[in-house]
Amino acid sequence: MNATNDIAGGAGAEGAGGQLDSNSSPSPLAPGAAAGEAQRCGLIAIVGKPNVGKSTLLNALVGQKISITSRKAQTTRHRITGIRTLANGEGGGTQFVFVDTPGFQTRHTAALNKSLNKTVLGAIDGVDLVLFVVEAGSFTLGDAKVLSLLRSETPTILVANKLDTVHRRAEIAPWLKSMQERHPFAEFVPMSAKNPRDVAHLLHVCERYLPVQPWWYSEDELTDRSEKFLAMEVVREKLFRLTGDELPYTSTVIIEKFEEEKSKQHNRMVRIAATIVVERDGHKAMVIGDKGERLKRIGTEARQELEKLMDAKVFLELWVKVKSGWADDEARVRSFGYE
Ligand SMILES: Nc1nc2c(ncn2[C@@H]2O[C@H](COP(=O)(O)OP(=O)(O)OP(=O)(O)O)[C@@H](O)[C@H]2O)c(=O)[nH]1
Repeated sequence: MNATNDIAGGAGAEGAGGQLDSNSSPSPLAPGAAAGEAQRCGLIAIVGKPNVGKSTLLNALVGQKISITSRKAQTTRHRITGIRTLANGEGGGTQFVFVDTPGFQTRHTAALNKSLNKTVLGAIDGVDLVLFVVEAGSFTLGDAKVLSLLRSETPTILVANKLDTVHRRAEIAPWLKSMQERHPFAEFVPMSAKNPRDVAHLLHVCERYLPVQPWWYSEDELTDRSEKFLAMEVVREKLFRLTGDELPYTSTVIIEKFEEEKSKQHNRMVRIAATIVVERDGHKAMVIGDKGERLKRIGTEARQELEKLMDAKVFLELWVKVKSGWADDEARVRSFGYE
């Protein structure tokens, strides 16, 4: 891509908006698709050392609470943190699917987790685009460590964030040049995650790297169905997070009950019963943990996250069953979420 041009453009201008060459190599439309109806959709990972502004950027890029309605396409390795759909009103437009990168993004908890591979490399593998975030004008050992994990085959945009804090703009040009030597970045975007115009511009830049393909998620609001799905994913995420690598991925979570109830105390109240299905007694013991401690933690963490995501009081009841069936009737362990 036009790295040199972008550097020159980015460094000379005051803000970040509109500095890049927006005509650089857009991917072709699908055969037969009219321009207006064409849909683009793809995965974007935001990586960077702590405190460079990844969460701020993600929130600004997503621009709203995470909204997911269904999952037509599986992204088994990836854990989705947010989705932004920019529809063009003619049935086309772009859907940006942001994925979590464990280890780099510690503060922002994910809504969905289908992650089978919890390593950073696994998270980055298979994405269409990586946003490597640094503080504009700075490159430390921490940045270098993260950068060393990135592959040159995946298009990577250098996001030079917090540009608003750089007083000597003239120093940005040589700095960007030095960054160009460190990695074959596709483009350079000096910006501030706190400036909506810059964020809109970054989305526009990202758009071109996402393949032409139908959206994976519908663009509308959360539905009951999606919340049920969300519940399953959240319990599953906690289950695998808290059992480590010991538990086989054949273990599943089934939502047995998902009911909204009227409540005088709470705006919304949702009662959920979920069953964790494992293959062996040994796995069941692993999930339950010593005196039920682990299962209790899975339940508490899942409930807390669901309450945040659904903006509701959640009562979550968790069961563990062994698939073989014979142990089912003794499988009720305890319920969670009651105070
Ligand atoms: N001035 C300025 N501050 C910013 C900008 N973007 C983020 N910040 C601030 O930088 C700090 C860190 O931002 P976060 O979004 O939490 O950074 P992070 O990379 O997600 O950090 P970790 O969760 O620790 O990995 C916060 O105080 C933000 O308000 C920016 O563009 N300009």
